Amino acid sequence: MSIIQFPKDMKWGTATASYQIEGATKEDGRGQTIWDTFSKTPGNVLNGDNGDVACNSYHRYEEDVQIMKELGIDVYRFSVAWSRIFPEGNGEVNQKGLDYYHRLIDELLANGIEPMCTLYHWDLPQALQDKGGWNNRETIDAFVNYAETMFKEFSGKINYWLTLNEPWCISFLSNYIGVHAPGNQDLQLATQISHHLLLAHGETVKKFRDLNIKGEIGFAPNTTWLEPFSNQQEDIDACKREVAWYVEWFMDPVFKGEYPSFMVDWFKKKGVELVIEDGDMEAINQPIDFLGINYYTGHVARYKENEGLLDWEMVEMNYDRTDIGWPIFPQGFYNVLTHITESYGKVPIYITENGSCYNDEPENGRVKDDGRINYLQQHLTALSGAIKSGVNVKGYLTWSLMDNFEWAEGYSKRFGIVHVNYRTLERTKKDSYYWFKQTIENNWFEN
Ligand SMILES: N=NNCCOCCOc1ccc(-c2cn(C[C@@H]3NC[C@@H](O)[C@H]3O)nn2)cc1
Repeated sequence: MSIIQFPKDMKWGTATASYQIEGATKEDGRGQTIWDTFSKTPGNVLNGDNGDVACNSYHRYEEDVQIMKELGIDVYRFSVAWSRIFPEGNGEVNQKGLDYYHRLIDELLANGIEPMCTLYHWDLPQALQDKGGWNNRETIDAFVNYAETMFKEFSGKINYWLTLNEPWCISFLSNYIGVHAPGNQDLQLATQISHHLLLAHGETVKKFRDLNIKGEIGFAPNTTWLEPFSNQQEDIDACKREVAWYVEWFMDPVFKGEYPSFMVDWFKKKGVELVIEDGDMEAINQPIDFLGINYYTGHVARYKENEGLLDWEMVEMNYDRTDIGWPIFPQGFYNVLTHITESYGKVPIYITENGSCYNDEPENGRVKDDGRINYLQQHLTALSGAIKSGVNVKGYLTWSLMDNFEWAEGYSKRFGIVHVNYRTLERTKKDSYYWFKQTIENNWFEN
């Protein structure tokens, strides 16, 4: 057995997102979003699930904050529904929307929990989508206007800001692979959207600096890791392309002011012509205060000509998988974190999402989710190793506080350390909640 220790100033937390937990989609002036539209289009979401009720955290936030307080977390990451603040994406501010987030944030602060606010976690106002969405550069201006409103309203209450959650999902998963809203399948469109997202991020960071807002700002790319099956250069290059699709494609422009040339060339081979206007790369290349990193899974892969977009295939290693089918691959967590540090230096990192899907149900009031505890132990052990090797990790926020709407999987996939009964909305703390509580209290755990 070994004791896995963490730095004395390590911050611990949990993460959620507006469309996944709030519900109340037609209350207090909230405008419709692309996920309201997408989830109500038959065939898009398992079992026809949608976010109309979700966990009803819009009305149950006080109970949820008490659960967090008992957990002993330092920070709670949530996202703001842009369409509660600007129902049409811009124009007149909806005061009731601001009022809700004041209630939530005041409750957090009153209970000694630091709010970490994600400005965009996928719920684009439908009115903006009707005008082209992220493919329209005017959406960038609307986002900066929304962000400026939030900065001015909550400066002093919120000290940690994230512009975008998982730009790879917003651009490629949602507009090339097409399994998330708005559900396009067009590589040119998706790649151009990725550029506009980076511009929205950079212009928002610039606005944050120009307004001299107190606090820190970053963004939260999602990551993965592919380990080459052999030391053949074609296997190494194939794995490098997949990792770069999530990591370098978004981090090189922010940290280096340019796209990774090998990926630009690869996309060009696939017919993509990225439209970059004068000044775009300088606007994206704004210094950030911290990097949010989301990691769930990875695996072993090898080159396969003309396979998918990036010419690779997975090698089946019979790793254990979670209930969503993702391989459990903690070594990928270590590898992607050290890779990021080698590429971009010791930028402060918060793990803004890491967690697992296990669909255990309550029995006699208890949820025995050993799989999730095992996943947490493996990934926190990998994280501890990365910290010891020099990765500048400032905090770890598990995904998620509670079971919630898992996008195209609906409510069938449970990621929470707290179980939610979607009929009664009753919350039940799982065994993993108590394990995480003890780990936070100790700042170590026994492996
Ligand atoms: N790479 N090629 N894929 C080809 C085939 O893809 C099919 C599906 O792909 C994906 C990829 C990634 C995800 C995903 C989900 N979460 C979890 C959420 N994170 C933010 C928070 O809201 C959580 O709910 N993170 N990532 C889903 C589906």
